[in-house]
Amino acid sequence: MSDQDREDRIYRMVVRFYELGGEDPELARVFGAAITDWPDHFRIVADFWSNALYGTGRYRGHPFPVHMQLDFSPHAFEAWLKAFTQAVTEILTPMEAQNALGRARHMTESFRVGLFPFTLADGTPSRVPARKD
Ligand code: HEM
Repeated sequence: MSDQDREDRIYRMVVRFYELGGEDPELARVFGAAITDWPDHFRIVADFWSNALYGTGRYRGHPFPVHMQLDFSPHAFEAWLKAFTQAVTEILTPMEAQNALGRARHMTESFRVGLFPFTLADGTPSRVPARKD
């Protein structure tokens, strides 16, 4: 399997992920509001996964601050992971899919803790502390 096949597969996985993610209304809203140049965005995210899976050095950005600017609810994490799980299972090799999912779960968890550091009385994650009154 050539490096080019591998990179093409990762790119196709990213495009498929956005196709599936776009079926969720909240993800569609967040993606639509923030992403203006789709091919450019696909390239950036494919480079991220190329680096995450194969250490290619293609991505040198910082995803965390990018996500801090976005407005979405905890539901978005579930929808994101569901679409991602389907995309990697359909398109990547089983080993790549397993590695990518491990990384994605870890990052989703860091985003969740960073973005929703509080928990309300009913257990809902929240960006702000519960009211005391
Ligand atoms: C609720 C979950 C998520 C939502 C709604 C979301 C949404 C977005 C959006 C809208 C952008 C484009 C931001 C912009 O260009 O202004 C973006 C960028 C990106 N996302 Fe996510 N994302 C989520 C989770 C994740 C996770 C779990 C990962 C990785 C495991 C990830 C990886 C990336 C990367 C690498 C970029 C490009 C960052 C850059 O420009 O350097 N995202 N995301």
